[in-house]
Amino acid sequence: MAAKLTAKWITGVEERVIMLLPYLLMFFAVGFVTWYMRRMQRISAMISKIPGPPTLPLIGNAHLFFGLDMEGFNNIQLDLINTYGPTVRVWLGPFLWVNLAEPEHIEAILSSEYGTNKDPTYRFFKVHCDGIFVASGDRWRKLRKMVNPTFHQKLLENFLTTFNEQSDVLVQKLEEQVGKPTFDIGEYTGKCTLDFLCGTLMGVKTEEQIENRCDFAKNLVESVTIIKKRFYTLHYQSDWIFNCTELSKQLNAFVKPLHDFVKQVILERKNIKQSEDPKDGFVNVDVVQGKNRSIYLDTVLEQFKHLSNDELTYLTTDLFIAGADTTKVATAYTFALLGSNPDIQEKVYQEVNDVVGDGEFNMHKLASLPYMEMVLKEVLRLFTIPAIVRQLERDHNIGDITLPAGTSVQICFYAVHRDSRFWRHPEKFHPDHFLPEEVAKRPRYCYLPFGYGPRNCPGYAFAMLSMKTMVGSVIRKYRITSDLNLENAEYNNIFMLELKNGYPVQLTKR
Ligand code: HEM
Repeated sequence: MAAKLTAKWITGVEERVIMLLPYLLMFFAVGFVTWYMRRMQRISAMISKIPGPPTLPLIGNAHLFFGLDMEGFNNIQLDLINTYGPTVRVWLGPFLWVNLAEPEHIEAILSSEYGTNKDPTYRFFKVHCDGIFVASGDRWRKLRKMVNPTFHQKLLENFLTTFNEQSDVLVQKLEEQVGKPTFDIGEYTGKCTLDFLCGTLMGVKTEEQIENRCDFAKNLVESVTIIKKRFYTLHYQSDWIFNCTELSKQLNAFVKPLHDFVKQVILERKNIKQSEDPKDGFVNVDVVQGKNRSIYLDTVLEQFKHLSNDELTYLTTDLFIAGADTTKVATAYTFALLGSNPDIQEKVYQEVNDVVGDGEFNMHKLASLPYMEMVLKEVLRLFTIPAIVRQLERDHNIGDITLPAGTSVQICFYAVHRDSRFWRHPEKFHPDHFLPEEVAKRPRYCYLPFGYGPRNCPGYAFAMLSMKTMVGSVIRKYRITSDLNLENAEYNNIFMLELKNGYPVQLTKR
Protein backbone atom coordinates (compact mmCIF):
# COMPACT_ATOMS: atom_id res chain seq x y z
CA MET A 1 0.00 0.00 0.00
CA ALA A 2 2.83 2.40 1.05
CA ALA A 3 4.76 1.47 -2.09
CA LYS A 4 1.71 2.20 -4.27
CA LEU A 5 1.22 5.61 -2.61
CA THR A 6 4.91 6.56 -3.15
CA ALA A 7 4.78 5.50 -6.77
CA LYS A 8 1.64 7.60 -7.28
CA TRP A 9 3.21 10.57 -5.49
CA ILE A 10 6.39 10.32 -7.60
CA THR A 11 4.34 10.09 -10.73
CA GLY A 12 2.51 13.25 -9.64
CA VAL A 13 5.78 15.12 -9.15
CA GLU A 14 7.12 13.86 -12.44
CA GLU A 15 4.02 15.02 -14.26
CA ARG A 16 4.37 18.51 -12.83
CA VAL A 17 8.11 18.65 -13.71
CA ILE A 18 7.43 17.44 -17.22
CA MET A 19 4.79 20.13 -17.65
CA LEU A 20 7.16 22.79 -16.31
CA LEU A 21 10.18 21.62 -18.29
CA PRO A 22 9.44 23.48 -21.56
CA TYR A 23 8.93 26.74 -19.60
CA LEU A 24 12.16 26.18 -17.67
CA LEU A 25 14.07 25.42 -20.84
CA MET A 26 12.60 28.46 -22.55
CA PHE A 27 13.50 30.61 -19.54
CA PHE A 28 17.12 29.42 -19.57
CA ALA A 29 17.37 29.69 -23.35
CA VAL A 30 16.07 33.27 -23.35
CA GLY A 31 18.40 34.10 -20.44
CA PHE A 32 21.37 32.57 -22.23
CA VAL A 33 20.63 34.25 -25.57
CA THR A 34 20.20 37.65 -23.84
CA TRP A 35 23.46 37.21 -21.93
CA TYR A 36 25.22 36.03 -25.07
CA MET A 37 23.93 38.90 -27.24
CA ARG A 38 24.90 41.49 -24.63
CA ARG A 39 28.35 39.95 -24.27
CA MET A 40 28.84 39.91 -28.06
CA GLN A 41 27.63 43.51 -28.38
CA ARG A 42 30.05 44.61 -25.68
CA ILE A 43 32.97 42.70 -27.21
CA SER A 44 32.15 43.83 -30.75
CA ALA A 45 32.05 47.48 -29.60
CA MET A 46 35.37 47.07 -27.82
CA ILE A 47 37.17 45.55 -30.79
CA SER A 48 35.43 47.53 -33.55
CA LYS A 49 38.75 49.19 -34.43
CA ILE A 50 40.45 45.84 -35.11
CA PRO A 51 40.04 44.73 -38.73
CA GLY A 52 39.29 41.14 -39.67
CA PRO A 53 37.69 38.98 -42.35
CA PRO A 54 33.88 38.94 -42.81
CA THR A 55 32.17 36.40 -40.56
CA LEU A 56 29.55 33.70 -41.22
CA PRO A 57 26.61 33.18 -38.84
CA LEU A 58 27.48 30.97 -35.83
CA ILE A 59 30.89 29.78 -37.03
CA GLY A 60 32.42 33.24 -37.51
CA ASN A 61 35.69 32.64 -39.39
CA ALA A 62 36.23 29.03 -38.28
CA HIS A 63 35.78 27.80 -41.88
CA LEU A 64 39.08 29.47 -42.80
CA PHE A 65 40.98 27.10 -40.50
CA PHE A 66 39.23 23.74 -41.02
CA GLY A 67 41.60 20.90 -41.90
CA LEU A 68 44.76 23.02 -41.99
CA ASP A 69 48.12 21.68 -40.91
CA MET A 70 50.77 23.88 -39.32
CA GLU A 71 52.05 25.17 -42.65
CA GLY A 72 48.55 26.02 -43.83
CA PHE A 73 47.91 27.59 -40.43
CA ASN A 74 50.96 29.84 -40.74
CA ASN A 75 50.09 30.78 -44.31
CA ILE A 76 46.58 31.83 -43.41
CA GLN A 77 47.91 33.94 -40.53
CA LEU A 78 50.26 35.65 -42.97
CA ASP A 79 47.45 36.17 -45.50
CA LEU A 80 45.28 37.71 -42.80
CA ILE A 81 48.09 39.96 -41.63
CA ASN A 82 48.95 40.98 -45.21
CA THR A 83 45.30 41.76 -45.94
CA TYR A 84 44.15 43.36 -42.68
CA GLY A 85 47.35 44.59 -41.02
CA PRO A 86 49.49 43.35 -38.12
CA THR A 87 46.64 43.25 -35.59
CA VAL A 88 43.75 41.11 -36.84
CA ARG A 89 40.65 39.70 -35.19
CA VAL A 90 39.19 36.31 -35.98
CA TRP A 91 36.01 34.68 -34.59
CA LEU A 92 36.17 30.92 -34.04
CA GLY A 93 32.48 30.41 -33.36
CA PRO A 94 31.83 32.45 -30.19
CA PHE A 95 35.53 32.65 -29.30
CA LEU A 96 37.50 35.77 -30.11
CA TRP A 97 41.09 35.36 -31.28
CA VAL A 98 43.29 38.36 -31.91
CA ASN A 99 46.48 37.80 -33.87
CA LEU A 100 49.30 40.18 -33.06
CA ALA A 101 52.31 40.94 -35.24
CA GLU A 102 52.81 44.57 -34.21
CA PRO A 103 55.85 44.86 -31.89
CA GLU A 104 54.26 47.46 -29.56
CA HIS A 105 51.10 45.39 -29.17
CA ILE A 106 53.13 42.23 -28.58
CA GLU A 107 55.12 43.98 -25.90
CA ALA A 108 51.94 45.19 -24.19
CA ILE A 109 50.65 41.62 -23.83
CA LEU A 110 53.87 39.75 -23.08
CA SER A 111 55.08 42.20 -20.46
CA SER A 112 51.78 42.19 -18.57
CA GLU A 113 51.09 39.92 -15.62
CA TYR A 114 47.50 39.59 -16.92
CA GLY A 115 48.72 38.17 -20.20
CA THR A 116 50.49 35.14 -18.77
CA ASN A 117 47.67 32.56 -18.87
CA LYS A 118 47.99 29.85 -21.48
CA ASP A 119 45.14 29.43 -23.93
CA PRO A 120 43.00 26.33 -23.23
CA THR A 121 44.32 24.72 -26.45
CA TYR A 122 47.49 23.85 -24.51
CA ARG A 123 45.48 21.57 -22.21
CA PHE A 124 46.32 18.50 -24.31
CA PHE A 125 49.81 18.59 -22.83
CA LYS A 126 48.41 18.14 -19.34
CA VAL A 127 48.46 14.38 -19.65
CA HIS A 128 52.18 14.73 -20.13
CA CYS A 129 53.34 17.50 -17.90
CA ASP A 130 50.81 19.24 -15.75
CA GLY A 131 53.49 21.73 -14.80
CA ILE A 132 54.88 25.11 -15.78
CA PHE A 133 54.46 24.65 -19.53
CA VAL A 134 50.65 24.35 -19.39
CA ALA A 135 49.81 25.95 -16.04
CA SER A 136 47.98 29.26 -15.65
CA GLY A 137 47.18 31.66 -12.81
CA ASP A 138 48.58 31.11 -9.34
CA ARG A 139 49.76 27.60 -10.10
CA TRP A 140 51.96 28.91 -12.91
CA ARG A 141 53.25 31.77 -10.71
CA LYS A 142 54.28 29.28 -8.02
CA LEU A 143 56.03 26.98 -10.51
CA ARG A 144 57.77 29.84 -12.27
CA LYS A 145 59.22 31.03 -8.97
CA MET A 146 60.78 27.59 -8.66
CA VAL A 147 62.20 27.44 -12.17
CA ASN A 148 63.69 30.96 -12.33
CA PRO A 149 66.47 30.54 -9.73
CA THR A 150 67.40 27.05 -10.88
CA PHE A 151 68.90 28.06 -14.24
CA HIS A 152 71.55 30.31 -12.72
CA GLN A 153 74.91 31.05 -14.31
CA LYS A 154 76.95 28.76 -12.04
CA LEU A 155 74.77 25.75 -12.79
CA LEU A 156 74.88 26.45 -16.52
CA GLU A 157 78.66 26.55 -16.29
CA ASN A 158 78.59 23.07 -14.79
CA PHE A 159 76.41 21.86 -17.65
CA LEU A 160 79.23 22.59 -20.09
CA THR A 161 80.99 19.35 -19.12
CA THR A 162 78.00 17.39 -20.40
CA PHE A 163 77.63 19.62 -23.49
CA ASN A 164 81.30 19.03 -24.39
CA GLU A 165 81.21 15.28 -23.70
CA GLN A 166 78.02 14.65 -25.65
CA SER A 167 79.08 16.90 -28.55
CA ASP A 168 82.25 14.79 -28.82
CA VAL A 169 80.05 11.70 -29.01
CA LEU A 170 78.04 13.41 -31.77
CA VAL A 171 81.24 14.12 -33.71
CA GLN A 172 82.25 10.45 -33.39
CA LYS A 173 78.80 9.23 -34.43
CA LEU A 174 78.78 11.48 -37.50
CA GLU A 175 81.96 9.75 -38.69
CA GLU A 176 79.67 6.98 -40.01
CA GLN A 177 78.16 9.48 -42.50
CA VAL A 178 81.40 10.91 -43.90
CA GLY A 179 81.51 10.62 -47.69
CA LYS A 180 78.04 9.01 -47.75
CA PRO A 181 74.97 10.34 -49.61
CA THR A 182 72.68 12.98 -48.11
CA PHE A 183 71.24 12.10 -44.70
CA ASP A 184 68.94 13.74 -42.14
CA ILE A 185 71.08 15.39 -39.48
CA GLY A 186 67.95 16.04 -37.39
CA GLU A 187 68.12 12.44 -36.12
CA TYR A 188 71.57 13.12 -34.72
CA THR A 189 70.84 16.54 -33.21
CA GLY A 190 67.68 15.06 -31.63
CA LYS A 191 69.59 12.31 -29.84
CA CYS A 192 72.40 14.63 -28.80
CA THR A 193 69.87 17.12 -27.38
CA LEU A 194 68.24 14.36 -25.33
CA ASP A 195 71.62 13.32 -23.96
CA PHE A 196 72.28 16.98 -23.06
CA LEU A 197 68.95 17.23 -21.26
CA CYS A 198 69.12 13.85 -19.48
CA GLY A 199 72.67 14.53 -18.32
CA THR A 200 72.17 18.09 -17.11
CA LEU A 201 68.63 17.98 -15.78
CA MET A 202 68.45 14.49 -14.26
CA GLY A 203 72.10 13.48 -14.06
CA VAL A 204 71.41 10.39 -16.13
CA LYS A 205 73.57 9.02 -18.91
CA THR A 206 70.95 7.74 -21.32
CA GLU A 207 73.58 7.58 -24.08
CA GLU A 208 70.83 7.82 -26.62
CA GLN A 209 73.44 8.61 -29.28
CA ILE A 210 75.38 5.40 -28.75
CA GLU A 211 72.73 2.78 -28.23
CA ASN A 212 69.13 2.62 -27.17
CA ARG A 213 69.66 1.85 -23.51
CA CYS A 214 66.33 2.93 -22.15
CA ASP A 215 62.96 3.81 -23.61
CA PHE A 216 62.88 7.30 -22.14
CA ALA A 217 63.61 9.08 -25.42
CA LYS A 218 61.26 6.84 -27.39
CA ASN A 219 58.43 7.39 -24.93
CA LEU A 220 58.99 11.13 -24.98
CA VAL A 221 59.09 11.44 -28.77
CA GLU A 222 56.12 9.12 -29.39
CA SER A 223 53.90 10.74 -26.78
CA VAL A 224 54.64 14.26 -28.01
CA THR A 225 53.86 13.12 -31.56
CA ILE A 226 50.42 11.90 -30.46
CA ILE A 227 49.70 15.12 -28.58
CA LYS A 228 50.59 17.14 -31.66
CA LYS A 229 48.37 14.95 -33.81
CA ARG A 230 45.53 15.59 -31.41
CA PHE A 231 46.14 19.32 -31.56
CA TYR A 232 45.53 19.48 -35.30
CA THR A 233 42.71 16.93 -35.58
CA LEU A 234 39.30 18.48 -35.15
CA HIS A 235 37.40 15.51 -33.74
CA TYR A 236 40.16 14.76 -31.20
CA GLN A 237 39.59 18.15 -29.56
CA SER A 238 36.87 16.68 -27.37
CA ASP A 239 38.28 14.78 -24.36
CA TRP A 240 35.29 12.49 -24.47
CA ILE A 241 35.89 11.39 -28.07
CA PHE A 242 39.68 11.26 -27.72
CA ASN A 243 39.55 9.13 -24.57
CA CYS A 244 37.54 6.49 -26.49
CA THR A 245 40.19 6.16 -29.20
CA GLU A 246 43.07 3.74 -29.63
CA LEU A 247 45.38 6.78 -29.85
CA SER A 248 44.50 7.76 -26.29
CA LYS A 249 45.48 4.26 -25.07
CA GLN A 250 48.74 4.50 -26.98
CA LEU A 251 49.41 7.89 -25.43
CA ASN A 252 48.96 6.52 -21.92
CA ALA A 253 51.20 3.58 -22.76
CA PHE A 254 54.01 6.02 -23.56
CA VAL A 255 53.36 8.55 -20.80
CA LYS A 256 53.18 6.17 -17.85
CA PRO A 257 56.65 4.61 -18.25
CA LEU A 258 58.01 8.06 -19.00
CA HIS A 259 56.77 9.43 -15.68
CA ASP A 260 57.81 6.25 -13.86
CA PHE A 261 61.32 6.66 -15.22
CA VAL A 262 61.59 10.30 -14.11
CA LYS A 263 60.21 9.37 -10.68
CA GLN A 264 62.78 6.60 -10.32
CA VAL A 265 65.56 8.98 -11.21
CA ILE A 266 64.28 11.42 -8.57
CA LEU A 267 64.39 8.68 -5.93
CA GLU A 268 67.84 7.74 -7.12
CA ARG A 269 69.14 11.30 -6.82
CA LYS A 270 67.67 11.54 -3.35
CA ASN A 271 69.48 8.31 -2.49
CA ILE A 272 72.76 9.66 -3.86
CA LYS A 273 72.42 12.92 -1.97
CA GLN A 274 71.65 11.22 1.32
CA SER A 275 74.19 8.43 1.19
CA GLU A 276 77.97 8.69 1.36
CA ASP A 277 78.27 5.49 -0.60
CA PRO A 278 75.38 5.40 -3.06
CA LYS A 279 74.18 1.96 -4.14
CA ASP A 280 73.86 0.89 -7.75
CA GLY A 281 71.08 2.71 -9.56
CA PHE A 282 67.76 0.97 -9.90
CA VAL A 283 67.00 2.77 -13.11
CA ASN A 284 68.08 0.98 -16.21
CA VAL A 285 70.90 3.42 -16.99
CA ASP A 286 74.05 4.62 -15.26
CA VAL A 287 73.31 7.44 -12.97
CA VAL A 288 76.09 9.98 -13.18
CA GLN A 289 77.57 9.10 -9.84
CA GLY A 290 78.89 11.56 -7.41
CA LYS A 291 77.79 14.68 -5.78
CA ASN A 292 80.52 16.47 -7.69
CA ARG A 293 78.57 17.03 -10.89
CA SER A 294 75.88 19.66 -10.39
CA ILE A 295 72.62 18.95 -12.09
CA TYR A 296 69.28 20.69 -12.23
CA LEU A 297 67.39 18.13 -10.14
CA ASP A 298 69.84 18.43 -7.22
CA THR A 299 69.38 22.20 -7.21
CA VAL A 300 65.62 21.79 -7.11
CA LEU A 301 65.85 19.13 -4.37
CA GLU A 302 67.99 21.47 -2.27
CA GLN A 303 65.89 24.58 -2.78
CA PHE A 304 62.40 23.05 -2.61
CA LYS A 305 62.52 20.25 -0.06
CA HIS A 306 58.75 20.25 0.39
CA LEU A 307 57.97 19.19 -3.21
CA SER A 308 56.36 15.78 -3.65
CA ASN A 309 57.84 13.28 -6.06
CA ASP A 310 54.85 13.82 -8.36
CA GLU A 311 55.42 17.57 -8.47
CA LEU A 312 59.11 17.04 -9.11
CA THR A 313 58.26 14.64 -11.92
CA TYR A 314 56.02 17.19 -13.64
CA LEU A 315 58.53 19.96 -13.20
CA THR A 316 61.30 17.89 -14.76
CA THR A 317 59.22 16.41 -17.58
CA ASP A 318 58.13 19.92 -18.56
CA LEU A 319 61.67 20.93 -19.29
CA PHE A 320 62.03 18.02 -21.67
CA ILE A 321 58.82 18.95 -23.47
CA ALA A 322 59.90 22.57 -23.77
CA GLY A 323 63.60 22.00 -24.49
CA ALA A 324 63.96 18.85 -26.58
CA ASP A 325 62.22 19.54 -29.91
CA THR A 326 63.10 23.22 -29.94
CA THR A 327 66.84 22.71 -29.54
CA LYS A 328 66.95 19.67 -31.82
CA VAL A 329 65.19 21.47 -34.67
CA ALA A 330 67.05 24.77 -34.35
CA THR A 331 70.43 23.00 -34.41
CA ALA A 332 69.44 20.80 -37.34
CA TYR A 333 68.39 23.89 -39.33
CA THR A 334 71.71 25.52 -38.44
CA PHE A 335 73.70 22.63 -39.94
CA ALA A 336 71.56 22.49 -43.08
CA LEU A 337 71.68 26.25 -43.60
CA LEU A 338 75.44 26.36 -43.06
CA GLY A 339 75.65 23.54 -45.60
CA SER A 340 73.77 25.55 -48.21
CA ASN A 341 75.71 28.76 -47.42
CA PRO A 342 79.40 27.80 -47.65
CA ASP A 343 80.67 31.39 -47.19
CA ILE A 344 78.83 31.75 -43.92
CA GLN A 345 80.00 28.29 -42.84
CA GLU A 346 83.64 29.23 -43.47
CA LYS A 347 83.29 32.36 -41.33
CA VAL A 348 81.84 30.32 -38.45
CA TYR A 349 84.60 27.73 -38.87
CA GLN A 350 87.34 30.38 -38.82
CA GLU A 351 85.88 31.94 -35.71
CA VAL A 352 85.63 28.60 -33.86
CA ASN A 353 89.13 27.70 -34.96
CA ASP A 354 90.57 31.02 -33.79
CA VAL A 355 88.77 31.13 -30.44
CA VAL A 356 88.49 27.48 -29.39
CA GLY A 357 90.85 25.51 -31.64
CA ASP A 358 90.79 21.86 -30.59
CA GLY A 359 90.07 22.69 -26.96
CA GLU A 360 86.93 22.54 -24.87
CA PHE A 361 84.11 25.05 -25.10
CA ASN A 362 83.99 27.03 -21.84
CA MET A 363 81.85 30.00 -20.83
CA HIS A 364 84.43 32.57 -21.87
CA LYS A 365 85.04 31.01 -25.29
CA LEU A 366 81.34 30.56 -25.95
CA ALA A 367 80.82 34.24 -25.21
CA SER A 368 83.57 35.11 -27.68
CA LEU A 369 81.88 33.73 -30.79
CA PRO A 370 79.92 36.77 -32.06
CA TYR A 371 79.48 35.52 -35.62
CA MET A 372 78.20 32.12 -34.49
CA GLU A 373 75.77 34.04 -32.25
CA MET A 374 74.51 36.02 -35.27
CA VAL A 375 74.05 32.79 -37.21
CA LEU A 376 72.04 31.13 -34.44
CA LYS A 377 69.93 34.25 -33.94
CA GLU A 378 69.14 34.28 -37.65
CA VAL A 379 68.17 30.59 -37.56
CA LEU A 380 65.83 31.33 -34.66
CA ARG A 381 64.37 34.35 -36.46
CA LEU A 382 63.24 32.05 -39.24
CA PHE A 383 62.46 28.92 -37.26
CA THR A 384 61.56 29.52 -33.65
CA ILE A 385 58.11 28.47 -32.35
CA PRO A 386 55.89 30.19 -34.96
CA ALA A 387 53.26 31.41 -32.49
CA ILE A 388 52.13 31.23 -28.88
CA VAL A 389 48.64 31.80 -27.55
CA ARG A 390 47.71 33.48 -24.29
CA GLN A 391 44.26 34.02 -22.81
CA LEU A 392 43.68 37.42 -21.21
CA GLU A 393 42.84 37.36 -17.52
CA ARG A 394 41.40 40.90 -17.59
CA ASP A 395 40.41 43.57 -20.10
CA HIS A 396 43.70 44.74 -21.53
CA ASN A 397 44.87 47.76 -23.52
CA ILE A 398 47.00 47.48 -26.62
CA GLY A 399 47.58 50.97 -27.99
CA ASP A 400 44.17 52.66 -28.10
CA ILE A 401 42.25 49.35 -28.22
CA THR A 402 40.90 47.48 -25.19
CA LEU A 403 40.80 43.71 -25.61
CA PRO A 404 38.15 42.00 -23.49
CA ALA A 405 39.05 39.50 -20.76
CA GLY A 406 38.96 35.94 -22.11
CA THR A 407 40.31 36.90 -25.56
CA SER A 408 42.79 34.41 -26.98
CA VAL A 409 45.75 36.44 -28.13
CA GLN A 410 48.00 34.78 -30.63
CA ILE A 411 51.48 36.26 -30.76
CA CYS A 412 52.66 35.60 -34.31
CA PHE A 413 56.45 35.36 -34.03
CA TYR A 414 56.47 33.89 -37.55
CA ALA A 415 54.90 37.02 -39.02
CA VAL A 416 56.84 39.63 -37.06
CA HIS A 417 60.11 37.77 -37.69
CA ARG A 418 59.43 37.96 -41.45
CA ASP A 419 57.99 41.47 -41.60
CA SER A 420 59.67 43.44 -44.40
CA ARG A 421 59.40 46.63 -42.32
CA PHE A 422 62.09 45.25 -40.02
CA TRP A 423 64.11 42.74 -42.04
CA ARG A 424 66.05 43.52 -45.19
CA HIS A 425 65.74 39.93 -46.49
CA PRO A 426 62.72 38.54 -44.64
CA GLU A 427 62.63 35.09 -46.26
CA LYS A 428 66.37 34.55 -46.63
CA PHE A 429 69.01 33.20 -44.26
CA HIS A 430 71.01 36.38 -43.70
CA PRO A 431 73.00 36.49 -40.43
CA ASP A 432 74.00 40.12 -41.15
CA HIS A 433 70.50 41.03 -39.96
CA PHE A 434 72.17 40.84 -36.55
CA LEU A 435 75.07 43.21 -37.18
CA PRO A 436 74.97 45.70 -34.29
CA GLU A 437 74.10 48.62 -36.60
CA GLU A 438 71.15 46.64 -38.05
CA VAL A 439 69.90 45.65 -34.59
CA ALA A 440 70.00 49.32 -33.52
CA LYS A 441 67.60 50.28 -36.32
CA ARG A 442 64.83 47.85 -35.33
CA PRO A 443 62.17 48.13 -32.62
CA ARG A 444 63.12 45.89 -29.71
CA TYR A 445 60.08 43.65 -29.77
CA CYS A 446 60.23 42.57 -33.40
CA TYR A 447 62.62 39.74 -32.47
CA LEU A 448 61.43 37.38 -29.73
CA PRO A 449 62.57 33.80 -30.38
CA PHE A 450 62.38 32.98 -26.68
CA GLY A 451 59.28 35.03 -25.95
CA TYR A 452 59.50 37.98 -23.61
CA GLY A 453 58.36 39.15 -20.19
CA PRO A 454 57.45 37.16 -17.08
CA ARG A 455 56.63 34.03 -19.11
CA ASN A 456 59.63 34.03 -21.42
CA CYS A 457 61.74 30.92 -21.98
CA PRO A 458 63.77 30.16 -18.84
CA GLY A 459 65.95 27.80 -20.91
CA TYR A 460 67.25 30.39 -23.42
CA ALA A 461 70.81 30.47 -22.04
CA PHE A 462 70.81 26.67 -21.85
CA ALA A 463 69.66 26.53 -25.48
CA MET A 464 72.22 29.02 -26.79
CA LEU A 465 75.16 27.43 -24.93
CA SER A 466 74.21 23.90 -25.94
CA MET A 467 73.66 24.82 -29.59
CA LYS A 468 76.95 26.70 -29.81
CA THR A 469 78.83 23.74 -28.34
CA MET A 470 77.14 21.27 -30.69
CA VAL A 471 77.62 23.38 -33.83
CA GLY A 472 81.19 24.40 -32.94
CA SER A 473 82.26 20.82 -32.19
CA VAL A 474 80.92 19.48 -35.48
CA ILE A 475 82.03 22.29 -37.72
CA ARG A 476 85.66 22.14 -36.67
CA LYS A 477 85.81 18.49 -37.79
CA TYR A 478 83.54 18.36 -40.85
CA ARG A 479 82.73 20.46 -43.88
CA ILE A 480 78.98 20.43 -44.44
CA THR A 481 77.10 20.66 -47.73
CA SER A 482 73.35 20.78 -48.20
CA ASP A 483 70.91 21.27 -51.06
CA LEU A 484 68.35 22.85 -48.74
CA ASN A 485 66.58 25.67 -50.56
CA LEU A 486 64.29 27.76 -48.38
CA GLU A 487 62.33 28.97 -51.40
CA ASN A 488 60.77 25.58 -52.04
CA ALA A 489 61.08 24.02 -48.57
CA GLU A 490 58.05 22.10 -47.30
CA TYR A 491 57.16 22.20 -43.64
CA ASN A 492 55.51 19.81 -41.25
CA ASN A 493 52.54 20.30 -39.00
CA ILE A 494 54.30 20.52 -35.67
CA PHE A 495 54.98 23.23 -33.11
CA MET A 496 58.41 24.20 -34.31
CA LEU A 497 58.32 24.78 -38.04
CA GLU A 498 59.97 21.48 -39.00
CA LEU A 499 61.14 20.48 -42.46
CA LYS A 500 58.82 17.84 -43.89
CA ASN A 501 61.61 15.65 -45.24
CA GLY A 502 64.23 16.17 -42.58
CA TYR A 503 67.41 18.27 -42.64
CA PRO A 504 69.50 17.16 -45.62
CA VAL A 505 73.29 17.35 -45.30
CA GLN A 506 76.44 15.63 -46.53
CA LEU A 507 79.75 15.57 -44.66
CA THR A 508 83.40 15.53 -45.60
CA LYS A 509 86.32 15.65 -43.20
CA ARG A 510 88.22 18.91 -42.82
C1 HEM B 1 66.12 26.81 -29.36
C2 HEM B 1 65.57 26.38 -28.28
C3 HEM B 1 64.37 26.99 -27.60
C4 HEM B 1 63.43 27.87 -28.09
C5 HEM B 1 63.36 28.50 -29.47
C6 HEM B 1 62.49 28.12 -27.01
C7 HEM B 1 61.42 28.98 -27.10
C8 HEM B 1 60.50 29.16 -26.10
C9 HEM B 1 59.38 30.08 -26.16
C10 HEM B 1 59.06 30.99 -27.34
C11 HEM B 1 58.71 29.97 -25.00
C12 HEM B 1 57.48 30.78 -24.58
C13 HEM B 1 56.25 29.95 -24.72
C14 HEM B 1 55.01 30.68 -24.28
O1 HEM B 1 55.09 31.80 -23.83
O2 HEM B 1 53.95 30.12 -24.40
C15 HEM B 1 59.37 28.97 -24.20
C16 HEM B 1 58.95 28.57 -22.94
C17 HEM B 1 59.62 27.65 -22.17
N1 HEM B 1 60.84 27.09 -22.43
FE1 HEM B 1 61.91 27.33 -24.11
N2 HEM B 1 62.87 27.38 -25.92
C18 HEM B 1 64.01 26.69 -26.23
C19 HEM B 1 64.72 25.85 -25.42
C20 HEM B 1 64.40 25.55 -24.12
C21 HEM B 1 65.19 24.71 -23.24
C22 HEM B 1 66.52 24.06 -23.62
C23 HEM B 1 64.51 24.62 -22.06
C24 HEM B 1 64.87 23.90 -20.79
C25 HEM B 1 65.94 23.22 -20.59
C26 HEM B 1 63.30 25.41 -22.19
C27 HEM B 1 62.33 25.56 -21.22
C28 HEM B 1 61.18 26.29 -21.37
C29 HEM B 1 60.11 26.30 -20.37
C30 HEM B 1 60.07 25.55 -19.06
C31 HEM B 1 59.13 27.17 -20.88
C32 HEM B 1 57.81 27.52 -20.22
C33 HEM B 1 58.00 28.77 -19.39
C34 HEM B 1 56.72 29.24 -18.73
O3 HEM B 1 55.65 28.90 -19.20
O4 HEM B 1 56.83 29.99 -17.75
N3 HEM B 1 63.27 25.96 -23.45
N4 HEM B 1 60.48 28.51 -24.87
